[in-house]
Amino acid sequence: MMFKSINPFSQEVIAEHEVLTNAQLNYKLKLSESAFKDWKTTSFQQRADKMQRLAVVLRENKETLGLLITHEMGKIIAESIAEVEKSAGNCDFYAEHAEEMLQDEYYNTPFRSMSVYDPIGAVFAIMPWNYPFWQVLRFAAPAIMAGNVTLLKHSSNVIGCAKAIESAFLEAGFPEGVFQQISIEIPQVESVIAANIVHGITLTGSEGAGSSVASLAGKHIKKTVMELGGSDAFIVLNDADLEKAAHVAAQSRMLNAGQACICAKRFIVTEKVADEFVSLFAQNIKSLKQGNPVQEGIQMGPLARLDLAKTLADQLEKSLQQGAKLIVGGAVESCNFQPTLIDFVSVNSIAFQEETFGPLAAVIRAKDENDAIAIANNHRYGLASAIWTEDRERAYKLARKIEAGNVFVNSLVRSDSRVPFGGIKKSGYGRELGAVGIKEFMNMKSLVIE
Ligand SMILES: O=CCCC(=O)O
Repeated sequence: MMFKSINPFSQEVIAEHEVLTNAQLNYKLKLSESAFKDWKTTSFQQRADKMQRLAVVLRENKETLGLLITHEMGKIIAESIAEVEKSAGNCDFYAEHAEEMLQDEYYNTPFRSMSVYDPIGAVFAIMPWNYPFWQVLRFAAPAIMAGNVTLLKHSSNVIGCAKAIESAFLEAGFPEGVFQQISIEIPQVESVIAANIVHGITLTGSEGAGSSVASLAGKHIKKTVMELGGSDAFIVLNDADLEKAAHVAAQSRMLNAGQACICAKRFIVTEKVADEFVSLFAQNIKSLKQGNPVQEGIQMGPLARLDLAKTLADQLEKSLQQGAKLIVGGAVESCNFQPTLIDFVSVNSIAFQEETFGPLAAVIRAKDENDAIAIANNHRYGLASAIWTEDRERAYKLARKIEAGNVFVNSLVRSDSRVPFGGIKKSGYGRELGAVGIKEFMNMKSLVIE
């Protein structure tokens, strides 16, 4: 059995990758076990030296690695290179800060009592194709700095990226087994979850995948962090800077060809400013240059797979049948989905109810700010949201009412190594990044000394 890497722009098969046999997988699990025995005893300084070297390796190879990302999943080359740079920055950040994040914490008791943070073993990550470097380094850099070892099951269309990341770890001097990519099929996932060395599972992916993996992890009593789907609200109030909001709205919906969990998907605009906002938003969307993602100047590439384009086209068609009005775009050819804007989307329509994973922006008109918040919260997902208003105090109060793991005011929603990231409701649980993220897969040991 082979996994195929298919260039989404040309539809050419660019590589084939063998799936591990069960015997090969067992060998890798054993390697994890032996690597952990040594790795957990290394000092923060020893780990940091290698992690900083990894950052250098990534930066030195950012053009080649960027091209690999673009060839495997279709992201425009500038975004691919930026992704490699962001991943390198994450390595530097945890190299510098892991030790202070994992300091002992003391309690006010008559005896000496504290929490200490011990590594737990292997963290098993199941990662998606949309940010094939960032999402991997986002979990791996903190986990490895904390003394854990890691196993990666990457999405089957980006195995080239998974292999390149593993090679970068080895080139940076990490011992074999500290970071391993395992090309496995879904039926093999349970044996990894069940393995004694595996004590934590982190998944970024769909709600369905999260539910299946969390069930298996529950069966084997293993902790999970789940970063699942989103249908982020982008709320525009009467006093917003409409020009800026419309510019960032287009960026937030169309970056990575609309294929990010934290892309804004539902644009909830108060009636008074809706016509003006839609007209500015439409201008921004129309100006985007779509084409071959390796060419300079192109601002949006294809979707990563044909089935994704088909699903999005169905969602668009049904939403139009349900009363939405097409303002811009709508054409689909192979994996190329034209940046599209629809208006007058109702809360019962597909574009509102389902996650739309591609360049389809849906505008929903709200009566006033309370209605806008109610519409934003009227959803199964709760990953992130943005609010646009010039009144920062009001924004703070409204942000506290939003049901989401992340809220940004007057800005693009983005992840950042320093700030915890994750969702609520069906968008998942647990946090990645920041001091909270690094502690998710640690044994927080209470230590009492009389
Ligand atoms: O797809 C979701 C992740 C995007 C990000 O972490 O910036």
